[in-house]
Amino acid sequence: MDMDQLKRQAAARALEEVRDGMQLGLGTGSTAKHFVELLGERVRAGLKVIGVPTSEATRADAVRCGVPLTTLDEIDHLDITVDGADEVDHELNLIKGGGGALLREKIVAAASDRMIVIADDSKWVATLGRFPLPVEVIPFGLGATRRAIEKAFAQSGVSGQMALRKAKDGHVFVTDGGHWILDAHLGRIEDPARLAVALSAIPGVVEHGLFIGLAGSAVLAGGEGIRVIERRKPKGD
Ligand SMILES: O=C(CO)[C@H](O)[C@H](O)COP(=O)(O)O
Repeated sequence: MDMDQLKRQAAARALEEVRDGMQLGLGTGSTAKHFVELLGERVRAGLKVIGVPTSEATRADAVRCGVPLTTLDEIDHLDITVDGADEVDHELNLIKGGGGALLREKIVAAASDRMIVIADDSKWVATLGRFPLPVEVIPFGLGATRRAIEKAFAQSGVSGQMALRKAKDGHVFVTDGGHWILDAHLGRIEDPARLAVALSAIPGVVEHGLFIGLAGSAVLAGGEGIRVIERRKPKGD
């Protein structure tokens, strides 16, 4: 089975958790796209749900698939968010933002009663950090922000190079919020919670791709089948 089929399987398993009347956060990326497509099939068959997309790309997919949409201004909470991840560790801490949607993804996940991560099992890691950590920054004052991030890395026991993300056309990648992304090649992040706190305190950092204590479960599809891993601690811990 190829990677794309595994992603679709994980999406299909998460869809089993969706009930009539639910308000859903819709993630971004190739795995989340499978979820939106499968959800669209159910909606066309009569399921009543409403979704909040985490990116303009997902908004377009949801519209194409017939999934009704709303915003976090119109509703006060989400029942479930289903989203992909770039890495998932054994405590269900995540690196996200490979697709550049980390800011809206984190806002939506935090507004949800439950976040379900869907992924092929290559994303399951013992230690976060092999995937470059995205740090979303304001373009103004980039040099100062960059130096502050380097200091935060040193204080958090990590080191590595940062690269300003470029789009396929060679221009600087601009997020849906109009910001830039520094991808930090750290290799290993031994204490992701500590690093998350340090990065969040830096003026100029809008958000970072460490999702600590947000995911409630992970659905991982691999050659041996599907594994569902539940977080032991309550949300936010
Ligand atoms: O965080 C994300 C986008 O910002 C994605 O969820 C993450 O990059 C995983 O993507 P894919 O499912 O394509 O592997």
